[in-house]
Parts: sequence; C-alpha cells; structure tokens
Amino acid sequence: MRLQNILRNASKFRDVFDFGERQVTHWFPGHMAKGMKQMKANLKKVDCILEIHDARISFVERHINTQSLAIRPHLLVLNKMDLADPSCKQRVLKQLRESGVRNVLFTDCLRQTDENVKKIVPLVAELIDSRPRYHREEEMSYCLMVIGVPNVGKSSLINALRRTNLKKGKASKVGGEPGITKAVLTKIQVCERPPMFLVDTPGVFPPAVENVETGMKLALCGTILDHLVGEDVIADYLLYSLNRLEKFSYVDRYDLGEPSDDIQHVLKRIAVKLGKTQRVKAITGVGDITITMPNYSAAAYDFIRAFRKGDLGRVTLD
Ligand SMILES: Nc1nc2c(ncn2[C@@H]2O[C@H](COP(=O)(O)OP(=O)(O)OP(=O)(O)O)[C@@H](O)[C@H]2O)c(=O)[nH]1
Repeated sequence: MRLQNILRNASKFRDVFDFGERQVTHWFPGHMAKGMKQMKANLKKVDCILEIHDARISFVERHINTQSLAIRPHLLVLNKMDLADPSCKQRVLKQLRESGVRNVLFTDCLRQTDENVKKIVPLVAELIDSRPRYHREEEMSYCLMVIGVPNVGKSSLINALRRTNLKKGKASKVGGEPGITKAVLTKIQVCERPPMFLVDTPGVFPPAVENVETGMKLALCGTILDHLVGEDVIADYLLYSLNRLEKFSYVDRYDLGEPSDDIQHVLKRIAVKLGKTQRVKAITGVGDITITMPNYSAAAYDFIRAFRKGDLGRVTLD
C-alpha cells in the first residue's frame, strides 16, 4: 500500500530541476585558481597524483583531465563511500574505466580499519615503478601530490594514511567547512617502507565546472560554502534528487506521511517536527494576533546537514 502510494506520487515529481539564471562562476572563490597554479608548479617534484573525490559525485569534471596533470601516474580515490550508494559501485567503475580512469579505490577514511586505505601505498608504489620516473629516477623516496575539490576528505585521508602506515597521529587539520586546507604544506611522510611523502594542496576546483547542475551537486556535498549558493536552493535540489533516486527515508524521518516534491511543504513539516518555529505578531483588522511561523532557513539547514551526515540514506548523485 505504502509502495503504491509512493509510486503514485512518483509521477508528480519533477523531471528536471529549474536552475533559473544561476551562474556557477560566482560560487568558486579566487584562492582555488591560485591553488591550481601552485599545484602545477609543484608537479616536477612528484611521482604520482592522488586525486581524492567524493564517492557521491564521481563523474564531476576532474583535475586529471586537465592539461599537464595527466603526465603523472594517477590514482583516483573515491572517498566518503560510507555516504554513497553501494549498489552504484560497479556502474561507476565501469563508466570510469570507459573514460580511461583505471586506478580507482573507494574509501571511508574515517573508519579505522578501512581495507582500501591500506591498499593505497602498495598500489601507488606499483604505479610509479611501472613507468619511467624521468629526472626523478635517482630518488630513493616516492612523492605524491594530493589534489581534490574542497571538503572531500584530503586531510582526513592523509591522516588515515599516517595512522595506517606509520601509526602516527594527525598532520593535517580536518574541518567540516570547505576550504580548511589553505596553504600548500611541505612534505608529509605517510610511509617508511617504502619511504613515501606527499604534498597537500588547497582544495582546488577545475577552472571550469561544466554546468550548473554539477555545481549544485558539489554544493550539496559541501564543497562550496552554502551561502554562496543559497541554502534554500540547495535544499530544493536535495529534495529533487532524493525523489529522482527514489530515496524516500526523509518521509519517515520528518513524519511527512508521503513523499512530496514541494520544498516549502517539506521545510514547513521539518520545522514543525524539529520545533524550529518562530512566533511573530501580525496586525489584522480585528487587532494584533500572534502566529507561529516555520523557520524555513533552520529547516533547510537541518535537511542539508542530515544528507551530508548520511542520515537520509546512502545516495550517489551521479
Ligand atoms: N562520512 C565521511 N566523512 C568524511 C570522510 N572523510 C572526511 N570526512 C569528513 O569530511 C569533512 C572534510 O574533511 P577534510 O579532511 O577536512 O577535507 P579536505 O578535503 O582536507 O577539506 P579542505 O581543507 O576544505 O580542502 C570533515 O568533516 C571530515 O570528518 C569519509 O570517508 N566519510
């Protein structure tokens, strides 16, 4: 019965999201372009690129496709796999293979015992040894460059590599907001045998995100400061995505009764459920009355945070 209700509702969901006149270019602060330059300048000193991406958006235009970065061996780490839909894994791998990306690992680097984090050092050493190292042939140690958009877990992965291979603690500051990794750090050791170091870079974006939808997915996953995009539109895009992917756990979480494609309705119910309401005075013809208004911003904030923490289920957006 419940499934029938959901399926009946499915026909009412939007097929496309209306992005209006939005322009992604305003969403990416200037330091990202600077980071890209620093990254290229450091390329001579590295043997391999370790590209970290969010497993929920694996097909976003990536740095490795751009210019000079492609000359180094490359490992794509799709991190935050604990938040992505495991049933999409094989499809993602197949599509990446078809686009020429062969070396891919899925990680959840917050999990102490993630098996794939353990595989990174041996796989990187193998990749480096399988190709000429050019002017770095005499080097006894391996050097990696870690790249990725903000907030995908670069610092967390570096810390996980140190924890796993050196039994050492944190070298990189971890933050919940995009853009914590601001400076290009000097070399950080991640393994003794073989000696392996890496340089951390600011979370830099590719110079051009191909369309607004890609930008919106990045925003939803927390790689752009929310206020640059607007929490109301991120929340609406989240609702659109959950319905499109038939991920309806939000219905029970917020006591909605049935799925809805109307963000105002959903936010109102979230606000009421969470007690995020405000009492405001209204002037009417028969005198002043106090009415209870839902706090839409607080509700949008909660909805987005719940998605980012995985509380709305494991979702792959691509
Ligand atoms: N669920 C989950 N969260 C993660 C994972 N890795 C990192 N995080 C969280 O994602 C947030 C960002 O992590 P960071 O390691 O600071 O990311 P970063 O890429 O270095 O961020 P910038 O400094 O902004 O470039 C933090 O709240 C981490 O706890 C993961 O595998 N799974």
